Formats: sequence, structure tokens, C-alpha cells
Amino acid sequence: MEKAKFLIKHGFNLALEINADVLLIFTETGKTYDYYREQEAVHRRARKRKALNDFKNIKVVVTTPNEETFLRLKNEPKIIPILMAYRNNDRSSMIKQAVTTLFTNNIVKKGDVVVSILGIPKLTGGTDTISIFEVNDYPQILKFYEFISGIEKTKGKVINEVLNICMELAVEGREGTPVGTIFIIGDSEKVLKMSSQLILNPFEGHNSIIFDKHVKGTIKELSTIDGAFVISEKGEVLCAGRYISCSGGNIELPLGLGARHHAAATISRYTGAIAITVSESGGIIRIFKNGEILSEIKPKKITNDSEYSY
Ligand SMILES: Nc1ncnc2c1ncn2[C@@H]1O[C@H](COP(=O)(O)OP(=O)(O)OP(=O)(O)O)[C@@H](O)[C@H]1O
Ligand SMILES: [Mn+2]
Repeated sequence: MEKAKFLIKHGFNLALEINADVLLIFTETGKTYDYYREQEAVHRRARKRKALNDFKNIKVVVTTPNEETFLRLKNEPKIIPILMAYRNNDRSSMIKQAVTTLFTNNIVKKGDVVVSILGIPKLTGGTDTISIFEVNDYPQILKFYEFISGIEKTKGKVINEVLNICMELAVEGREGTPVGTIFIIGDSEKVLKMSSQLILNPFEGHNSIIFDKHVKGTIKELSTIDGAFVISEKGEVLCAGRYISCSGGNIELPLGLGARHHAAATISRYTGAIAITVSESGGIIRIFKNGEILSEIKPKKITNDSEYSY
């Protein structure tokens, strides 16, 4: 039997035995999901014969980076399909990125237990890992949860979309070179008053929404230019190449963080905006609120496929 089938069988039963809240399946082609369907049918038949735990209380989330697979999953019953760009992440970043996404979609809450079945992205048949993820074990994720659960739903979705773009930029860069950038989300009127254009605004006069994949592509293209992206709470991309005036902001930041991070901290201190930076030197993503670093996410390139970074 294929390795993935064993993993699905044991991951499925593990989720039942520990009474997990979520079973999180990563699949490129949908094959691992098919094995899950088979296992669920076996369990249903067995339940008729003997008293077994019912699987219905466990949310089944199936995440894929593949648009075609996602379209297929959207028509499947009793699962929550998620399209997520994780091909360049390592296993622990894949799980953290997925859990962050589940938070912003209110599928996971504090105290939940997530059983994940995953493996080496892009490799068919690469499924090789079962993991138990207790949300409370990750203070960073919890801090992010507190933050996300305290804000209005649409803004949470916009932030999650920006984080996904940042993850891709942090790991892929642009044409192989690392990029750094800033996204400023919310309180746009005040943000625009506190900043100026470094270049002609490429988004001027366009009604660009961050959820549109063409807009996402443009943003990634423009991520190499100086300055920040300003995004409204609803996800409208108002401008790129924006320079934040930082005069007089008494901002305390950890050593080694330069002008980009100071600008992000300053704008988040003097407006109600959230700022999210991708560092060109190191690819770390930082979320700023009220002038402080709320959370750091370190997506990592897979240097070799044997890398486990739990
Ligand atoms: N006030 C500002 N507003 C918008 N963008 C800024 C501002 N200051 C700097 N930047 C952007 O940050 C870029 C990098 O500056 P710098 O290296 O000093 O930042 P940093 O905090 O060290 O960031 P990184 O970790 O990416 O190197 C600049 O080229 C510019 O594009
Ligand atoms: Mn720098």
C-alpha cells in the first residue's frame, strides 16, 4: 500500500483517538485526499458493526497550492478546502501558515488540537509526516490569534492575504533575489497624510483589490521598488512606492532593524494601521501594531528535503 495511505489511516485514527479538533491534510494533486475518503468510508462501515468514535466532530481541512485541485475540492462534501501557497515552505512553516489561515477564517480557536498529514511539497507521493499541533504550544501563533480575533472579519481576511503574499516573497524573492517591503493596512486617510509618493503611483485610478490574483502578481512585481504598499481595510490597494515620514517618532526597536522597520513601527504607532514587513536580509516577516512588533514569522526555504524544522 502506498506510504500516504498508511499515513492517512494512522493520522485519521490518531485524530479520533486524541479527539482532535481538526484533521489538516496537505495535498498537491488531491490523491492524499482520495485516501482520506477511502479511510472515512472504511470507518463508517466499521462503525455500523461496532461502537466507534464518530468522526463527525472533527473538522477536515484539505489545503492545496494547486488551483485545479482546489476547484475540485470545493465541490467535495464535509471538508473545508483551502488554497494556500506553501510549495516553498518547510513542514513546520506549512503547518503554522495553515493554522494562521484557519484562525483568520475562524475555523480554529485557542486550545484546539490539529492533526496534520503532510510531506515534501511539489513531490507526488511526498506525504511522509503526521504531526500533532496544540495551538496553545506556540505563543507566537497565540499572540497572532489574540490580535486576529480582536479585529473585524474582512480586515482579518485582508491581513491574511497580505501575509500569504509576504510568505511567498520571503521565500521566493523576485527572480531569485531576496526582496524586502512594507504593507500598511487600514486607517488609510491618516496613513496617506503621513506619507508621500516616491514614484508615480502605479495603482492610481485603478480599482485594485488584493484578493484578485492579477493584483497579487502586480504587487509581487512591484515589491522590488522602494517604499510601502498602502492597503485599505477592505483590501483596496491604494498605492505603492509610498515613503513614510518618520520625523520625531521615538521608536524603540531591536538592534539590527533599519529604516524599513522603523517606518513600519512609526506608521503603526501614529495611526490605527497595521504594518507588515518582509526583511530583505533574512526574509523574516514582522507584524507591527501600536509601534511594537506583534508577531514574527520565519518562513524558511527548504535547503534540502531532509530538513525538519520542528
Ligand atoms: N520611511 C520609509 N518609508 C518607506 N520605505 C522605507 C522607508 N525607509 C526605508 N524604506 C525602505 O526600506 C528599504 C531598506 O532600508 P533599510 O535596509 O534601512 O531597512 P531595514 O529595516 O534594514 O530592512 P531590511 O531588513 O529589509 O534590510 C529602503 O530601500 C526603502 O525601500
Ligand atoms: Mn537593511
